[in-house]
Order: sequence, then structure tokens, then C-alpha cells
Amino acid sequence: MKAKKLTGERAAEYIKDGMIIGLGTGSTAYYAIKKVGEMVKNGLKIKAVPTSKETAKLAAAEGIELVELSDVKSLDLTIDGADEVDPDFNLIKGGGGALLREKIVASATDQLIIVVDESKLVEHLGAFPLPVEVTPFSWQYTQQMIEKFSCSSKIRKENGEIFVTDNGNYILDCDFGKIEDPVKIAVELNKLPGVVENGIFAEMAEIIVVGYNDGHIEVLEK
Ligand SMILES: O=C(CO)[C@H](O)[C@H](O)COP(=O)(O)O
Repeated sequence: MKAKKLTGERAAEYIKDGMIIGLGTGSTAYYAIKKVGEMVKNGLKIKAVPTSKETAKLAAAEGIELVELSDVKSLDLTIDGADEVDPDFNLIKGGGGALLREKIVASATDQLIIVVDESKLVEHLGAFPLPVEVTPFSWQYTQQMIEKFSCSSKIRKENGEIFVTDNGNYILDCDFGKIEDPVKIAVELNKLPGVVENGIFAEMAEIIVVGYNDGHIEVLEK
């Protein structure tokens, strides 16, 4: 928890007056949002696009002015968490179920800053099952198609019920084992009918802020 707090707060230092920023989702992004809230209370003027309903609620409670993505041309920077980060800055995201909005916001942003604790750094993506957002209409059919890529998958559940994303879709958590070629898998998955988006964020992150349990922070830049 200490590492998550440190990295979230460190990333908030990149935010400058007048910026339009993206706010990520999850327990690490939480600390960045709290810090931004504090900065806003101290006079920082920014506008923010949230990546989930949960983040919108938290940011609003912190007094951060929220705008729709459609109201802005682009974003200056986005701070978000990740479930895995490889040495090439490829990511797995979507553990919190917000991958679709997160990927749209990440693609609209000039600079994507990822905040993680040391446990998220991996040599190869894939130990964390890849979240894939799918349409409820065809989820079993889409699951069969995805499993042709030699993975096993599970429909995500919460409190015994199928988890529904902010966009009204479902999530399949797909265990591919070691993912050798993240770019290829990401492209191939998105070609399948019923796949809305997948949680591989390849070649998007520019800065990774890593928090260590001993209290130090490392900033990795591309
Ligand atoms: O992708 C995400 C949500 O969809 C999160 O950023 C990711 O799951 C990391 O979360 P946390 O910081 O709580 O470990």
C-alpha cells in the first residue's frame, strides 16, 4: 500500500496548471487522484476525463472538474495503473474492469504515465490473465473463438453474478500463459466478432513510475 501511495503521488507531480488530464482506475490510480484533489484544493486549475464511473465519483468528491472526452481535442497526460508491465512498457490492464475506457483515454493522451508497485514488473506478459471485454449477446460464441488461440478463459463474476462493465459488457479473463508477441495477440483478438477491446496496451506508455516496498521510487522513461 505504501508503494502504491508513493507512486501515485509521484506521478501527480507531472500535472501542470491548465492541463486536461485522464484519470485512471484502480487502487494505485486512487492515490494519484487523491493527490490531484489536494493540488486542486491548493489552486491547481485542471480538467479531467475519468476512465470509469468509480473514478468519476472519486474525482468529483475530490473537487476535480470533470469533462467528457467528446468535449476536448486531446489530453495532455493520463495517469493510470496496470496489472503487468514488461521491459518494453507493454501492459496488461483491466483487472478493475475499466480497460475499454482506459484504452480510449490512453490513445487520446499525449503522455501515458503508468503507476505500479514493484510486483507488477514482469519479464513477459501473461501470468496475469488477460481481460477481454466482450458483448453479452455473443459471449459464449466469442469465448470459443478466443480459445482457438490456445488459451483458457473464464467469464468474470462478482458476488456470484456476471460482472458487467461500465459499458454494459462482460469480461473474459484469458489465460494465455507466456505472451510472446503482445502486439500480435492484441490485434488478432480485436478482429474477433464480439470482442469489444482487450487489455493489452502495447506501445502506449511513455513513463512508468514504480513504487518499491522499501519506500523508493524509480521513474522509467521510454
Ligand atoms: O486496469 C485497471 C483497471 O481496469 C487497473 O489500472 C489495474 O487493474 C491495476 O489496478 P491496481 O492499481 O488496483 O492494482
